[in-house]
Amino acid sequence: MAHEISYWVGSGVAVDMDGGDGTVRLGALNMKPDRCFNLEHDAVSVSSPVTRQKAAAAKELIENHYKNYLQGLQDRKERRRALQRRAQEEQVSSEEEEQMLRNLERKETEYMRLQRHKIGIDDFEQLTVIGKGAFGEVRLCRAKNTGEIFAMKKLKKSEMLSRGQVEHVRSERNLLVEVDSRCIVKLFYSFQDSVFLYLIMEYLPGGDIMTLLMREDVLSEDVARFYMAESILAIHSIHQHNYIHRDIKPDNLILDKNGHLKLSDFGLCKPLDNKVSTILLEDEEFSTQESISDSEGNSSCDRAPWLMPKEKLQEWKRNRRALAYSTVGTLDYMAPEVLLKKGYGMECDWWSLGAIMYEMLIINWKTCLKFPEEPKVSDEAKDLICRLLCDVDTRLGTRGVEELKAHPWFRCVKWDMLYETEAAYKPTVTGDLDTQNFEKFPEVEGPCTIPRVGPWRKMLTSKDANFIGYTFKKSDMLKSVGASGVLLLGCGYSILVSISHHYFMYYL
Ligand SMILES: Nc1ncnc2c1ncn2[C@@H]1O[C@H](COP(=O)(O)OP(=O)(O)OP(=O)(O)O)[C@@H](O)[C@H]1O
Repeated sequence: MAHEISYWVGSGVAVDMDGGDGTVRLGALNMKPDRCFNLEHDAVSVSSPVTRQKAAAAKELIENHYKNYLQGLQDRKERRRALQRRAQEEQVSSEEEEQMLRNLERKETEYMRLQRHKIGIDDFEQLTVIGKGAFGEVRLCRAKNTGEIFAMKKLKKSEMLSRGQVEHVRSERNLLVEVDSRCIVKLFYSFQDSVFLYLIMEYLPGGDIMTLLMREDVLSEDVARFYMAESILAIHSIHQHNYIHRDIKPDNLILDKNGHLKLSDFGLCKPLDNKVSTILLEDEEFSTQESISDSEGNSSCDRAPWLMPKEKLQEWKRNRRALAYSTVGTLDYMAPEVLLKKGYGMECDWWSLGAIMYEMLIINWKTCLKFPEEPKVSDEAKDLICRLLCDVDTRLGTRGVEELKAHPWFRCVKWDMLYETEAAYKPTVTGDLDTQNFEKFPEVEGPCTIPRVGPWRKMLTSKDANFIGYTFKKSDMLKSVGASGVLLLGCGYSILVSISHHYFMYYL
């Protein structure tokens, strides 16, 4: 087969870009240093935009490969040293120490073998649908080998391609890999077959804030304050990594079993260049999120909830779940500067939070953004809503998250301890497979699976050039092994290397 381009990079790695199916392969070569050349530079000078894109993906792949490889070596050494330290502390004999080190080596080798296992859809049993979005669905799923429960987000590649969403897919995957925060939904794996892209995430059984608002109508100020505060920490954690979320809405705020909030759905998030703090909206951005028209031809832009008459508002509430997974999505929480295609920055996420706070406390009584007699809302809460739903220049948060944290409405919030304190609302969760906090979604097609054997299999499991570099496997738990001291000396000096099941589906 003709190869479109091949690169050799340092450290004896070859990148082979195949013009036929677009795959990028890496291979170790025995090479002389003088044959190496700069991947990025040469890609730019010799190739088409498609090849440049592939070269960038290949570069990322190589860099990640080596970063992980070196980190793995270092972690391995650290675990060996930790074991030796423990052996000395316990004053075991040198034969016993030798035996322990041999056991550790054996487990390390086994671990590396499992690490190399390529995760795919066949490793999971697909269960109840718990959510739908514009481009796919979210399902509960069970890892076949460990029985662990995850949430699987499945996106149809053809839809992503035809609606120009490839960049958004990449952003979501990159952010989830990059930002490791307790306020952000955890990603364990991402992979693809020829039909779908998959994200395997932690399952948050407490349901999303949209469902909570649909059930409760309004929240007490204490509960609203708690979730506003956790949302601020969550949004700030992605801003710190120079990402803007741009799609903060109640359906993207999900609760864990203890009622703590995590931010999800990063399909519209945008990395901000360090040097640029403002994005000028290009025409094609949000092209799939054109405003939706109602029966009277009013679009969702000019019918945002706080501008609707009361009856319309009730209808909006009833239809909002369907709107959430329609192809146009909802623009109700988007800041005006984003909708008006002016330049915008991170502060657009704070506007969305203002809209959510307003909804949490008031919306079912509202006809416009005035504060009614009932329900009673403190002056400080009203002040905060007004300071979020306002022009960029005067919006709280425009000059940093501390402005928000310092607002008097949050006076009693202990910011540093928030995720350690008991949540203001605790969802009822009866077990790992409990989905009572999600709406019921009818099974339309049933989980799509790939035949185990036969000519289709290869085709259906192949990757394609548009989604190069999508695969991810969370394996940083070994770092935590050294760091948190879970490398233990068990009874009789046998070695127990315990890996938190929260991080990886395979155990040593
Ligand atoms: N990790 C999770 N645990 C539990 N529920 C989840 C999880 N991820 C998503 N959900 C549920 O699935 C719904 C849809 O998820 P998500 O918003 O990520 O999908 P999407 O296809 O990107 O949607 P959108 O059209 O809003 O962009 C969420 O509102 C939530 O109810």
